[in-house]
Amino acid sequence: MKIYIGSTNPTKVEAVKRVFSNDDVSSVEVESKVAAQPFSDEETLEGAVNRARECAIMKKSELGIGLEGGVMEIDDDLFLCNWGVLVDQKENVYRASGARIPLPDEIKEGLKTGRELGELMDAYASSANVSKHEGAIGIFTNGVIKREEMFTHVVKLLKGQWERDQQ
Ligand SMILES: O=P(O)(O)OP(=O)(O)OP(=O)(O)OC[C@H]1O[C@@H](n2cnc3c(O)ncnc32)[C@H](O)[C@@H]1O
Ligand SMILES: [Mg+2]
Repeated sequence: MKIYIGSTNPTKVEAVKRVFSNDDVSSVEVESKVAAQPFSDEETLEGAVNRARECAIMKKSELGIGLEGGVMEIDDDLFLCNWGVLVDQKENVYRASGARIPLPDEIKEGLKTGRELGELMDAYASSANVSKHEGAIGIFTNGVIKREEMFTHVVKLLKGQWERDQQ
């Protein structure tokens, strides 16, 4: 199958390649059409839907996949949230979310002043492109669950739901 993933972030592309290891997976930069830093489940999911739809209409595409990262509030805490969407040629839409953990106050305050998580994490970890490597989830779980593994789980949830409908 020809599959497009709407991002060139290696944590997202590798997750899709791992789960769809027998398929032809291509990465393509598409617009999420939401804020660079989504601030709710709804907005993060919308970004993933927009990316997946763009991918599903690419030439020869059989499946389009969108993965989007954001944050969401529960009471006074901000949690990492990630959503994945798979769109097939019948325009069926499958959705799944990833594991979530709370962010420390220091990161929360930075986000509230309008800064992006990617930039805040690089400063926090004194490293470059955390979002393309272990991610915030990797840093705050001491490397136990990294961003690619979290997205792999999301893509498995999408694949399983879609496969069930193909029987
Ligand atoms: O190229 P794309 O696919 O856009 O990849 P991205 O790393 O920008 O990822 P998202 O747009 O999905 O995430 C929205 C913002 O949140 C940041 N972000 C989300 N999850 C993160 C994580 O686990 N670690 C670091 N930054 C993260 C990311 O850098 C963006 O600023
Ligand atoms: Mg982005």
